[in-house]
Amino acid sequence: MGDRRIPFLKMNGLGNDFVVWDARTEPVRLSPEQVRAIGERENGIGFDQMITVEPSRSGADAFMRIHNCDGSEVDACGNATRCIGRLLIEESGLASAAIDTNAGLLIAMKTSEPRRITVDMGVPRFAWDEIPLAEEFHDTRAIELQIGPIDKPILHTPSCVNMGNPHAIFWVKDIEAYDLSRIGPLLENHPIFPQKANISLAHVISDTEIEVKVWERGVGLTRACGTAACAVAVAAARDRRTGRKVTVHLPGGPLELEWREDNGHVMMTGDTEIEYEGLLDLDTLSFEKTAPGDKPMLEVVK
Ligand SMILES: N[C@@H](CCC[C@H](N)C(=O)O)C(=O)O
Repeated sequence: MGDRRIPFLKMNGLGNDFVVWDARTEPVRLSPEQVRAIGERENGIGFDQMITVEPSRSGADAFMRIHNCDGSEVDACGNATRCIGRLLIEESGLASAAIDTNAGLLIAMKTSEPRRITVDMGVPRFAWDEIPLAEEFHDTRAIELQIGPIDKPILHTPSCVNMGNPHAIFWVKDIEAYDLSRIGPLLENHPIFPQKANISLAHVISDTEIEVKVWERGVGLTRACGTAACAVAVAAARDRRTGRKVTVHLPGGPLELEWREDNGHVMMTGDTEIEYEGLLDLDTLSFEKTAPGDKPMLEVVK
């Protein structure tokens, strides 16, 4: 029997963490059950998203496939785009990398700090059928949600944005006043969102600062969500709650966002981290850590 162990990288963007496979020369095929098992925090490697870097068919530097830890494949992940951008930039020695995704081509750019990457996340979409919503809404800045009495009146008119994936943003005075782990699943699975939605609670601190907590579709509460930060920044500027350049503060740290006036693209800048390198045994799904990442490994190798 051949060696059924495959190398992976464990990375994160502000604590939103990923297992990354390099499948550019050898394909990595895992069933949804295997993805869920590897994603388990107790017995598996543990991750929010699994990222498979594949050859690009469009001439980009690579194609990035994204799975949530519940096994579902999704089209966009902002924090992972920065992480994969960093890997491709370090590999090529160039100033930028073109990353193909199911949501379109995204460009990652190096900054003056090696771990900090800027990504052009493309243009946001606002039409009800592009978000998508189950019913026609002329204005998606405050859609009327039919929900139970408990979270009314505040949590019932989210602003909706598609950033390659669906987002609903609830403007609140205090993001800590809500139990997002309780209301997150109800809102994520609300029938108005036929493809479900990522749910953000957002509080505008000033013209340039927003505080956000995210319940991610297919994951749950995360330390950070890059596309949510983009969606919140765009929704805030669209409503003139802030200017077009803001810092979005997430539990895992800040992201710098700019919704450009000239081409409508959203630029996101933030940190990336390589946690460690490892090997996964495909038969048993056990793994070992083989090398440290950006920081020396604190844990003993399993
Ligand atoms: N963590 C991500 C978003 C990942 C996908 C999301 N859970 C979805 O289902 O759309 C990010 O940084 O954007």
